[in-house]
Amino acid sequence: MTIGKALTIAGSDSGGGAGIQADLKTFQELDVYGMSVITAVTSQNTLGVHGVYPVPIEGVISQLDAIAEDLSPDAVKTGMLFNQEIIQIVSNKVQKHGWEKIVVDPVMIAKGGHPLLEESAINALINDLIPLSFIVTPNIPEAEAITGIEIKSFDDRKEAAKKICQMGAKHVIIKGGHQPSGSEIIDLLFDGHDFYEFKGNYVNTKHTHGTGCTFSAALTAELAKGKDVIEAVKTAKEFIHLAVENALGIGGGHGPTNHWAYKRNLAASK
Ligand SMILES: Nc1ncnc2c1ncn2[C@@H]1O[C@H](COP(=O)(O)OP(=O)(O)O)[C@@H](O)[C@H]1O
Ligand SMILES: Cc1ncc(COP(=O)(O)OP(=O)(O)O)c(N)n1
Repeated sequence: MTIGKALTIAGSDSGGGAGIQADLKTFQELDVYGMSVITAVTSQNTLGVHGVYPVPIEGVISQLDAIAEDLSPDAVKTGMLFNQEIIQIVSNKVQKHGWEKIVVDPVMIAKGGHPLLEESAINALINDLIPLSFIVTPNIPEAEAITGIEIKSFDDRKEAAKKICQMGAKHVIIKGGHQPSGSEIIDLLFDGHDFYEFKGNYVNTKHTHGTGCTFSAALTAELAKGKDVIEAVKTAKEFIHLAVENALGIGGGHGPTNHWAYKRNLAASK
């Protein structure tokens, strides 16, 4: 049996709803073998981020090299990279090891407002990492920070998507969670030529901690299995929709999504 292998390069969320933990849970549920390079440890729960502790750069390099030596990933996602030095090392290693299918989730700020990327690192993200990406998955504030375009309308989103592809990304999907369109959330994919809309009902809940991580991890898992980008986005959208709709109600703040829901739903429909 051949099994897809997916690597996440991201921060640890002690609360288990976002970051490395969300990614590995998602990989497991989508039947790919999950691996991780931890860039920073966060003390975090559903109420917010209490502390950020970056891993020393030698530790990041050593994890990347250990994976490369023995376990070539079929797809790689980046999440919280925290600073310019880590972004540059990750970009160098991605090139050196010839890793393709790079999903860049440009994590910048946690839901509660805590920064997860130093402001001085945004240029490194744009100049070093985005040009290597197969797909970039910003939410609306991240797309604004990357492009300098204020996004108020769908046309603004399209303009921002074009600009991110001009930076070298093969695809970009600007997620719509921060700007529901009536009763729907539309995620907008651009492949450099055409736009595609992925629609889902807006779920009225405060339990959305880790939605971005979970969505991009699902996308990475599907790419690791060899799915094309449209199929991969479709599955990722379905996965996150069910995870939000069936949220666990854990914790006193923004609770985690339900990483079991997609597979349980699939099993129930058979
Ligand atoms: N309340 C919600 N109901 C349904 N889907 C949601 C909801 N919030 C976010 N999503 C989905 O979760 C994913 C992440 O969305 P978004 O909130 O835009 O990004 P982030 O979590 O990175 O801030 C997207 O696919 C979006 O459609
Ligand atoms: C360690 C870590 N990485 C990323 C995030 C941000 O996750 P995201 O999926 O964008 O969700 P919210 O912050 O909006 O819940 C994080 N919080 N921690």
